[in-house]
Amino acid sequence: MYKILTLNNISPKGLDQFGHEHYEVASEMSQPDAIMVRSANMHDMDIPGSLKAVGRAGAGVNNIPIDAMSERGVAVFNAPGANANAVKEMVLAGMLLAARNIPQAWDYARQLEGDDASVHKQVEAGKKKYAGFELPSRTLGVVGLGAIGVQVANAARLLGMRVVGYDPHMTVNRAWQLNAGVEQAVSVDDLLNRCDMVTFHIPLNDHTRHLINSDRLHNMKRGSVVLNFARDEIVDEQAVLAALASGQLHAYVCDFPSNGLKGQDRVIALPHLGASTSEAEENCAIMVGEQLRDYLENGNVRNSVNLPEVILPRAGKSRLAVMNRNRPDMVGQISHVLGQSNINIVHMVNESRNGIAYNLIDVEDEIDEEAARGIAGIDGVLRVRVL
Ligand SMILES: NC(=O)c1ccc[n+]([C@@H]2O[C@H](COP(=O)([O-])OP(=O)(O)OC[C@H]3O[C@@H](n4cnc5c(N)ncnc54)[C@H](O)[C@@H]3O)[C@@H](O)[C@H]2O)c1
Ligand SMILES: O=C(O)CC[C@@H](O)C(=O)O
Repeated sequence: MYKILTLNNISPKGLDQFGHEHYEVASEMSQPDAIMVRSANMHDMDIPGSLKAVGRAGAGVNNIPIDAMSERGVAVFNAPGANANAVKEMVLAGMLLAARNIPQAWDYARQLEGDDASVHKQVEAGKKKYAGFELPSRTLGVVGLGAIGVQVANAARLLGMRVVGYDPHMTVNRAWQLNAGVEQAVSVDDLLNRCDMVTFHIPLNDHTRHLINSDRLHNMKRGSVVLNFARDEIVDEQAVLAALASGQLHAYVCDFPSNGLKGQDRVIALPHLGASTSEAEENCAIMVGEQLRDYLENGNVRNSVNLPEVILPRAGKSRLAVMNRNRPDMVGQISHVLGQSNINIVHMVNESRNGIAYNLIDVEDEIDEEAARGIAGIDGVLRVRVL
């Protein structure tokens, strides 16, 4: 029986695949084998010794202590691309809200008083304050051309915008998906110089924290729009507020409300709604649920953020899944222990990523406890599972 702890609301469509015969799923339990999480902060959480895997039903993993998980032999998975369309739609909405001053205009219209004749008069008198601009007359900068960034860039091209993109680590697959009309910037500064609206689709980490700061805001065209549906700390909030006050920025559209942003006229702050559609929630939960099941039951690794991709069809009577530090002679020591227990290897694979190696070893016989204990005792081995 595997135990799955859920830390946030996870779509039932994703949880349904954990059949009652082999799985217990609950929002409170001790000794879980796996955790399913959305945005809950796991940095201060005690990591139970029983934990083997964490599934992030979404894209960003900055709420999970990845290095600490690796040290404890815990695999971390996410759901790349599963909520990308939902975020793209929200970015398009944000661009239109800002370009046409819709929130302010809507507020104005809602507050009109008097009879209809008077309301109509106020409408015609007041509307000039809310005149906006059209998207095809502007250039959109897209920082980060991953699952979301590519979709946003392509959609903006279809809306007639000029689009400039920047991503120093863009994958070949994403490059294949990108509209050929998207122009390439050589740096964030190059991109900011060239655009009227900029949108960020990058992970939050030590390289991207406060990527938008006061110097960069000054280098943008006057009256620009910043959209941030990535993470709050990508943007230096104080710098944005100052740029709004000076007129350097026309609007800041984001998914991360705060006290500083509250009540600001040209800030549109949504309550982290980018991925909140039934479709995206289902996609994420189903994708990460499938990955967790395959990892718990077969040791296969798909879409992990701390382990290499390892998928091996099962052969032999049982399987060993070993996670270890990526050092010389680890495979030699593991096969030596198996040899001592007279266990014959049928098939095996060893892959590594960022200092961590992962092995799937299919063997002819059952693996006895002594052999498993022997492998767990090798210096550098982080986790051994017999499957
Ligand atoms: N608001 C929401 O609800 C919501 C939903 C999904 C994702 N997100 C956020 O958006 C981020 C991106 O999601 P995704 O699915 O597109 O991820 P992704 O991994 O597919 O794409 C991220 C891209 O950013 C690029 N990148 C990394 N550092 C960069 C840098 N310094 N400059 C330029 N490019 C850089 C990477 O090469 C990658 O191509 C997530 O990490 C998450 O924080 C927010
Ligand atoms: O789960 C959510 O609603 C937000 C997810 C989003 O921030 C992500 O990084 O995928």
